[in-house]
Amino acid sequence: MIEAVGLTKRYGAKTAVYNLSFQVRPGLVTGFLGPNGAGKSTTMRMILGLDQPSGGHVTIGGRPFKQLPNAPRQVGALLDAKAVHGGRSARNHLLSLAQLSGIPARRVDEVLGVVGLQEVAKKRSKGFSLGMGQRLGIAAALLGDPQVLLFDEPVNGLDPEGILWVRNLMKQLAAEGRTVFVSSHLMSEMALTADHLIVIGRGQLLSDMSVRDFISANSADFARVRTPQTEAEQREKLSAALTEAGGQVMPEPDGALRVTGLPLPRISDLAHEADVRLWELSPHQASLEEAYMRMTQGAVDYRSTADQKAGLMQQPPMGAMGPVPGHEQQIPEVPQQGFYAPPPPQPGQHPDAQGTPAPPAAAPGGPAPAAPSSPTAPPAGPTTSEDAR
Ligand SMILES: Nc1ncnc2c1ncn2[C@@H]1O[C@H](COP(=O)(O)OP(=O)(O)OP(=O)(O)O)[C@@H](O)[C@H]1O
Repeated sequence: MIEAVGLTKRYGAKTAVYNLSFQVRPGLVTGFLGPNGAGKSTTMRMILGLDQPSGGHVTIGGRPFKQLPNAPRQVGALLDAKAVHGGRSARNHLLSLAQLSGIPARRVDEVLGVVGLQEVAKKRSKGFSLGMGQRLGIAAALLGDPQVLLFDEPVNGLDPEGILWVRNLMKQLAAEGRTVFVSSHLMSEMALTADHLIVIGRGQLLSDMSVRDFISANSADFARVRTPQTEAEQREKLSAALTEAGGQVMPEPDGALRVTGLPLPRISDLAHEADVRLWELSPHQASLEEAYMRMTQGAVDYRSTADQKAGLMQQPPMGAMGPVPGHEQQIPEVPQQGFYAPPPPQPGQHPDAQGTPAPPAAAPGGPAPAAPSSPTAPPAGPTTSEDAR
């Protein structure tokens, strides 16, 4: 198990990770999500002892990475697929890693087969495509058959078949009882791959829950309601009536209203009672990607000016929420400008209940045992020190 407690990393005035606490349990694929610059790579580097936390700590099997006996043989990682000596062949690259950790050469050929690079094993890696480089990085992570695996954006550059392969590989590794922690900025991919999701934005925890809970909390139905565009007061009148009846009303960029918490016939009746004409009343379902974008909207560092025109920046709804309760501390260097739109209430659930981290499940502690029959691998991430970044 990987456990972070109050993990914080500052680079001068920049707070990359702030007071992050979470657990990554064995036997599951845990997706680590966040927009660009959210702090995913920094967190992974701290887990692997490549960056020193400014505060808090992170352990693997109860110990910091650097204090693990045979650490490189218990934990495998893909952090940066480009961190390879381009002049070496794929096989020689893996052989040199294997030799450093006392891993037999036959394991190199095994992992080359697992990642599908056996045909190009003798080719120099500098001629590799992005996808081939990713496969080589994954091979390096798997080299020692480690119990704990970290993958930073493993599907980068892979074609659809490669993405499916990675998805199945992650699931298989978790099914074997390993701890699999995989970062991505794609919710759609993680929803298919992961069992559990940890979402961060601007270095802070936004959500920590199972994929199932995330789906049931976020892919709820909503209604789109449109009143005549020329009559703004009709829209206001309807919005007030719907809110008073317990609905949550959010204006959409094109002038429609997104309504949750009220069934369509009730919306129709309320509009009739308020003497408001409707031009549209249609049922919709929010996608997970949308829910994720709403959740991380205020934590996006880089955004195209076209996003605003395309309606990708929504107005904050009433009752907007911040980070997960208990994690809402202010970071002086990184002001929180964002909001976190709550999904519509579920039957029998208080609307504020979502976004609350799932209670920690009972999970086995103790150091992750190395696989009995196979040697374990060193992390295959970048070896640069934090000073070099
Ligand atoms: N060595 C460094 N010095 C200064 N700032 C840094 C350093 N490393 C990371 N940062 C900053 O910390 C923040 C988090 O970066 P990090 O790479 O961890 O994010 P990320 O979630 O992995 O992003 P991406 O998805 O783009 O890879 C960013 O604002 C980044 O610019």
